[in-house]
Formats: sequence, structure tokens, C-alpha cells
Amino acid sequence: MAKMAASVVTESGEDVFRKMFKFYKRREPPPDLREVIDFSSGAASGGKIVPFKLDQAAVSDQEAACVGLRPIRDWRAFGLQGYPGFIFISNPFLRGSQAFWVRQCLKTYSQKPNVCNLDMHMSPNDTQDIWARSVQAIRSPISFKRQPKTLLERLRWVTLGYHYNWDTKTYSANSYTPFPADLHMLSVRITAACGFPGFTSEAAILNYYRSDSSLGIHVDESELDHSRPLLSLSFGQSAIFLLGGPQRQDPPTAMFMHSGDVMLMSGPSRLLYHAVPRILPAPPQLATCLEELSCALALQMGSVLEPVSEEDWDVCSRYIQSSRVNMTVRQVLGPGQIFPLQTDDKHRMVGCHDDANSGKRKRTCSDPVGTVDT
Ligand SMILES: O=C(O)CCC(=O)C(=O)O
Ligand SMILES: [Fe+2]
Repeated sequence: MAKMAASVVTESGEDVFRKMFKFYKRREPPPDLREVIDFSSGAASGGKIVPFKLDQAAVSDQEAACVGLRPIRDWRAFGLQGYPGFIFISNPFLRGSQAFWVRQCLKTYSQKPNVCNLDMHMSPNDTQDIWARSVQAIRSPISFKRQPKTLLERLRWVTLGYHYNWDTKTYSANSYTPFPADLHMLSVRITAACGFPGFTSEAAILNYYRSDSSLGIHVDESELDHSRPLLSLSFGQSAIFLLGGPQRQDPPTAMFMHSGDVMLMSGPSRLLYHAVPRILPAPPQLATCLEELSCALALQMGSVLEPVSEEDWDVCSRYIQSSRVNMTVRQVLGPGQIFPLQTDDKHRMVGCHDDANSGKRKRTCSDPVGTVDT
């Protein structure tokens, strides 16, 4: 791979990013993962991982605990040489608190008025309560073998706040529902600790990955204010994340994202191309931590976390045994900024959610630049 990354376009004329995407997506023979950076262990860093200095005074221990985070001084935060503005925090969550956020992603944020992929071809009545319509089947011992799939198993994306329009690749004032207060609070605390006070969570895209899902090469540029960071939170199974350059064909760096890991793309890294070619089982030492997600958590006064019932956790833990959920939280508008009357096509996101199993793209992806061969 190192040899391949040396030039931007290979002999076959295929760009290096696309080639690496295919390399890591490949099943047979399985790809060599030795060059994938693992922030949890420091593996394959090649000296590229550097410590990142957090603003410890920005968030008190109690404020951190209220959203399920460890004291800031205990976080393991890193930067990556060659990627100024890219910040990686290796699972800053308190033991047991990820369960709450997983439950929010599966049970709460999937509810109306939020928008999801199923709304694209089903009536609002039929997508009314994805969780309630799915739990019984998921809890039955033969559920994962059974056909047809539950709505929860068919969920691919949910949008919050300003709902991203996959066709026009824009946000608009006309398509907005209140952003969840708990997720806003989590986002504000993380971004403040990373040196970005006053972050306003205005939109989020939640991606639900099954073991054979991937996310194509794209850049998130539809937001109108790129001076605000893009915050990414991952739960469940692990993923390989490819972080590229400002040009689509620039060679990317591969890294693992495990459950609880947090990433910020800010400054010069805010508009870098990236992709998720592969979902992988959580490594054994982290898988035990996933099983422990339901352990009782001492809740602080003022905490946004609520206890997760055993029944709910039973469904969540079955789901994340084979799935990954990622939330990207975005500030769309700068202070005092408003949407232009007519949004134009320069704010485009070329991401597309591949589902290798269905052979169909779950997101409209009209720009061929964003298309990834599967
Ligand atoms: O799943 C991930 O880690 C990345 C998600 C992403 O890039 C996006 O939603 O724009
Ligand atoms: Fe993205």
C-alpha cells in the first residue's frame, strides 16, 4: 500500500483513494490491516500520532459526567501529522454511558419528526415507530434469520435538525425540526474541550451500518460555515475510516474507529475527502467493553442520561453485535447567517451510502465523482 500511495493515479488510471477504498472493502483475500492506524493502541502510527492538548478548563468534571464523558484530563486525544485540525479522541465515554447513546440512536432519534431513509418510499404512518415495530422480532431467538427484515434492520440513515436533502445536497430553513437537546449538550461539551466554544448543533446525519455496509468517498461541504468543526461519534462495531486530502484522488490515511471513538474535522481538515470502506468486528479487548455497556451508571444531578432498561438494552446489544452507528453533528450556519433564498448546487455532498447486500444505493448520488464501485 505504501508504494501505491506514492503517486496519486495508478498505472491503470484509477486514483489511489478509490483503489484503497476497494482494497479495504475486499473480502477475499482479506486485506492486510497492518497499516491501519489504531489510536487505541498506537499501532501502525509510524510516528504520525501526536498528542492533542485539550482545554481542560472548558468543561468541568460534572458537566462532562452529565453527558456520559470522563473528566477531560483523562481523555486520550490525538492529532495526526499532516492533518492540521484533525482531532481523534479514543473513547472518552464513562463505562456504561455508551448504552444511553446507542439507545438514543436506535429508539429515540429514529422517531418522527426526524427523517430517515425509510420515509423515502414509505408513508409517515408506516415509519411512525420503527423501534416498537421491530423489537419483538429482534428479541425472538430466530429473528436475524427471519424474513422480511425489521424496520430497524432496514434503517440506513436518520437526519436531525436541518434535514439534509440528498437530492439537492443542501439544507434549508423549510426542512427543520428541533435538534435533540441531549445530543446538542454532548456536542457542545466535546467541541468546547477541543477548543471550539459556542458550537451550535444544527444538523446531524446518523448512519446505520450493517456488517456489509460502506460509505463512499465524499466531502461534507453543504454546511454554510466551514469554520465550525464537524463532530463524529461512533458506536458498536469497528470501522476502517479513510482520511484523504482536499482533492478527491489524494491518497488517504487508514485508521480504525472503535465504539466510543470521537473525531473532529476542523480548520484545514474540515473539507477533506473521507470514506468508510469497511465495518469490522470490534477487537476482543474492546468487545468485552461493548458487552458491559449495560452496566449500571451512577447518574449525576442534571444528567441528560437516563437509565437504559434491560429490555431496551437487550435489543440494542443484539443490534450492535453486528452493526455500527455513526453520528456526525454539524453547525450549518455561522453566527447571524441565514440561508440564501435559493440554494445553489455549489454546496454539494457527494457521499453515498452503499449497501453491498442490496446492490442499491440508499442515498441519491447523482454526482459520478462520489460514486464508488462496489
Ligand atoms: O461513519 C463515519 O465514520 C463517517 C460518516 C460520514 O462521513 C458522514 O456522515 O458524512
Ligand atoms: Fe462525511
